[in-house]
Amino acid sequence: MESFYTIQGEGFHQGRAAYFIRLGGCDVGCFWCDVKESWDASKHPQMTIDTLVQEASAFPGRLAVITGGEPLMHQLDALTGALQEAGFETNIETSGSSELSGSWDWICLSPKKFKAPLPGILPRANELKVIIFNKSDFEWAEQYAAQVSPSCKLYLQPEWDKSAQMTPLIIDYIKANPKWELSLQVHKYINVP
Ligand SMILES: C[S@@+](CC[C@H](N)C(=O)[O-])C[C@H]1O[C@@H](n2cnc3c(N)ncnc32)[C@H](O)[C@@H]1O
Ligand SMILES: Nc1nc2[nH]cc(C(=O)O)c2c(=O)[nH]1
Ligand code: SF4
Ligand SMILES: [Mg+2]
Repeated sequence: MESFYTIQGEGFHQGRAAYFIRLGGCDVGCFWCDVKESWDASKHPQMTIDTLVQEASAFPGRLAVITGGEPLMHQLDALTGALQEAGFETNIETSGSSELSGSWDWICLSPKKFKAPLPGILPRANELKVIIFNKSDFEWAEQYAAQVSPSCKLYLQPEWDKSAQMTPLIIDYIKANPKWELSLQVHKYINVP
């Protein structure tokens, strides 16, 4: 759909320069999704892996973040192999709802109620990032925290339009349950892509 060089705004790698590759297509349908224009893959141009890697290599950063849409709707072995071959760290942002493919340095799993993650990705996640839209999402987040590996980082991120209401609840929750950390969509505060 698009690619851009920016600062990773969320999660463990927040603050790092990163080249984002946003792949078209999503079959999950979160009603609060902040990139609904990504859902229909046919509305976006196809690009070759060579071109994507070449464009990414024009910038000095060597962190690539594959997102979407739901990137795992695509078979990602060739793209991630080519990126790693060119010296990139490969990170993914995914709901985990389609089969895992690709060679990853870091997997950020953000599970969704609308299409659950497949079980295979849970032990592979380096980071679990749960979006908090309402109070019941804390209990739901714990169900996933119980299924990831002991070393998996745990983040709670407010849904953007509910952040005024949810961020104070998230802060209280993290103070009481310090295994969790806060993830904010910093790029939206600093107005970068
Ligand atoms: C747009 S999604 C694309 C990748 C993948 N489909 C997924 O959901 O993980 C990228 C990240 O943004 C988060 N996100 C999407 N809409 C959001 C919103 N309105 N507020 C907060 N986070 C949001 C997702 O949970 C995910 O962690
Ligand atoms: N700066 C920036 N950081 C991000 N982290 C995850 C994003 C995504 O949409 O996957 C994202 C994004 O869209 N922009
Ligand atoms: S899974 Fe990701 S891209 Fe798909 S609707 Fe949900 S937030 Fe948007
Ligand atoms: Mg985003």
